Amino acid sequence: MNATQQEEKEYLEEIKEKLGLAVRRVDTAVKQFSEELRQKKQYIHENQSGMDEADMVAADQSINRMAFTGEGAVARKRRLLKLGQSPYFGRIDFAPQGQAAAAVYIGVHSFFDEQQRQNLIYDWRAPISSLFYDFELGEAAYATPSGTMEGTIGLKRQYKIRDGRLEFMLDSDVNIHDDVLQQELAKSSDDKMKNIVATIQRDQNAVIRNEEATVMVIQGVAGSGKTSIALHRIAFLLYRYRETIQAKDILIISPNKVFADYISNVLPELGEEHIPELGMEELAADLLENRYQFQTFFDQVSALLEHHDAAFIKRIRFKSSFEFLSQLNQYLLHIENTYFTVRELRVGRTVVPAAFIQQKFRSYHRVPLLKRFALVANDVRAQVRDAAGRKLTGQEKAAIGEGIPRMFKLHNVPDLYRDFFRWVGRPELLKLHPGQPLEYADVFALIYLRIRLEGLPGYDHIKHLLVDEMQDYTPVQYAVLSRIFRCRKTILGDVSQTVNPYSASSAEAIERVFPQADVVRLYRSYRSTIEITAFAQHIAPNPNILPLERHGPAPMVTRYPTRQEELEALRQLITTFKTSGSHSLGIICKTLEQAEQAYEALEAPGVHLLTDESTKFKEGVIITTAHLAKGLEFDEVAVPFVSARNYTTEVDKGMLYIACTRAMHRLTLTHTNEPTAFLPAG
Ligand SMILES: Nc1ncnc2c1ncn2[C@@H]1O[C@H](COP(=O)(O)OP(=O)(O)OP(=O)(O)O)[C@@H](O)[C@H]1O
Repeated sequence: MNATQQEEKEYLEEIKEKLGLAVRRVDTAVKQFSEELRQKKQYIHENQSGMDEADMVAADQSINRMAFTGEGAVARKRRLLKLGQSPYFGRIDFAPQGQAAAAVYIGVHSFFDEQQRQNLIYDWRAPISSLFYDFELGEAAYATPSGTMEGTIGLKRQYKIRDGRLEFMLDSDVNIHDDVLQQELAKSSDDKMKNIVATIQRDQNAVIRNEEATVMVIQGVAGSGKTSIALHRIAFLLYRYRETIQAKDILIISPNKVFADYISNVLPELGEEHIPELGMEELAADLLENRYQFQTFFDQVSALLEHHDAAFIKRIRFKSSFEFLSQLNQYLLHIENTYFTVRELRVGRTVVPAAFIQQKFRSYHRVPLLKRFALVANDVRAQVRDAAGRKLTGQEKAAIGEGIPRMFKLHNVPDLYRDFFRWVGRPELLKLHPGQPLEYADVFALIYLRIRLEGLPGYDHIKHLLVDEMQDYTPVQYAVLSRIFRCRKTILGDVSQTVNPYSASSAEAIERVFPQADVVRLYRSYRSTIEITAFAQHIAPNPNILPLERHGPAPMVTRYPTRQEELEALRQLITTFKTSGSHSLGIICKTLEQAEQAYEALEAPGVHLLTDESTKFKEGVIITTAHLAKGLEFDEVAVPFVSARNYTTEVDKGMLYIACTRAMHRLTLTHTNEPTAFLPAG
């Protein structure tokens, strides 16, 4: 051990001691609070009879205040204990212009030493910590609330401290964290997504800390860290705007419950609370007030995988286009201008001229169309009352209330939706049968019309919306999101990882709905070895992808004479995996039916089947579909049944790409008969 290492070890011990002291101080404070709380409660109990209402309210408030302070102390203790395990991961020695250099230690949380009255560890989200992510040695600068601070970085050091022990430290002079990053990526996967604070890259940091964008769209290749970055961005925003935004004010729209569970650890690991999450279908059910049965996205994709139905594809394609949204908007203008056939209205001896009704109708142009009639009717009633100089009878009032809407051609949203297809001359594109579930492609179009025609309450309490897997949502869905969530948004995904090529949205398409969006593109891929990335590239080439220099075994494609032998090989693979030291093996099939068959054949302790009904991500061996595996990752992936017969269409190809890009270290594909043409030859 050299002198520097010795010094650092001693410093670590010093910090741990201070952290221990701080924990003891919090403990004493908590004990004191509980004692005071107990005394207060006892006092109230004993003196209840002599207290008036004001005394009681005051006592209640003081108890609540004490409990709140107590909770704060408990949270602080949790943070301190966590810091005790791994107090910091980085250090920079920064000399602001004209001043001496000082060491800045950076950790998951900050630590302010009360005795020294000094910050000994800076939170990774603090302004000064951005120096660690953005600069190498030499001139550097960071933004502070009062302006830019310029200076020089004389030293940059990284640490791996686990269970309070310094495992290694490394001075970086030129490379941005490369060695540490390599070590992190070579590790076996955890059962949940983990935080990446120690190795956030410069371009990722820019996304995490962006405060200006009202809508941020992140288009990144498979494994580029989109989901990780988005979650760190949330943690950053919670820190930066802690006075105004809390975890409960943020909403994640996630593709399914397993994914939600998979990512659920990241924010608590960063000391933040759990963020509420909602699936698109749940949102739809809520917006439709559970009045309609509808097909889910998973059902739609399954139907596409099971059989080729040209008419079904045509319907999906049309409803996923930007033109569909434009035509819906044009239709709304059209009905506003032509479906209100105004006639004069006679009430008793009073005649209300058509022009009056028309003018009132126009004056409410900001009100959703179908809600205007009631307002116009009120105006007409007032007009008649003034003209006749008397109160109206109940019958007259009702006649006006019915007469005005009758001047409009259609009154309910499903009828208008059907009418829209007649208007565009494509009635065959709507399959709407009473008593049958709505097709998924119609769900958000119907919601959009409801918003525009009837108005729907927004989710105004949400201050930031996070949408993952953006490629799976269509322009109409984004139009709904933009009207329901009037807050800032982070939207991320990868157009190459679409499970439905007929409804995929690229960053460009999303930009058309949100012209104000800041679009960031990420090309560096962190998840898979170079060999796996190169293999997946053959399925869906992207010349811009930059795989990280990390090697592993070449993916294996093996043909078996029979299905029995193929399954036997998979059984063998599971046995080998169990002794390999890896944490997770994903056996990823094309359809749920195939996954169920594989599960039946391979069922064993520690082997789990994940379906669209599952809610938890499980460690060990998971058998599932590509659709459900999207967003997840595994140490090892096996893709069975990759025959030419099984993988033929564009939808199949997308599934194959998703399945292969889930692998971090090892990828195996198996088949009987001819292999699919999507795979590299030989
Ligand atoms: N800066 C980083 N340091 C360490 N690991 C990183 C970094 N960036 C990404 N990773 C790792 O790369 C893997 C992929 O990250 P993530 O799942 O966030 O990517 P993604 O772009 O959302 O992937 P996909 O779209 O393919 O699901 C994860 O294991 C993540 O921890």
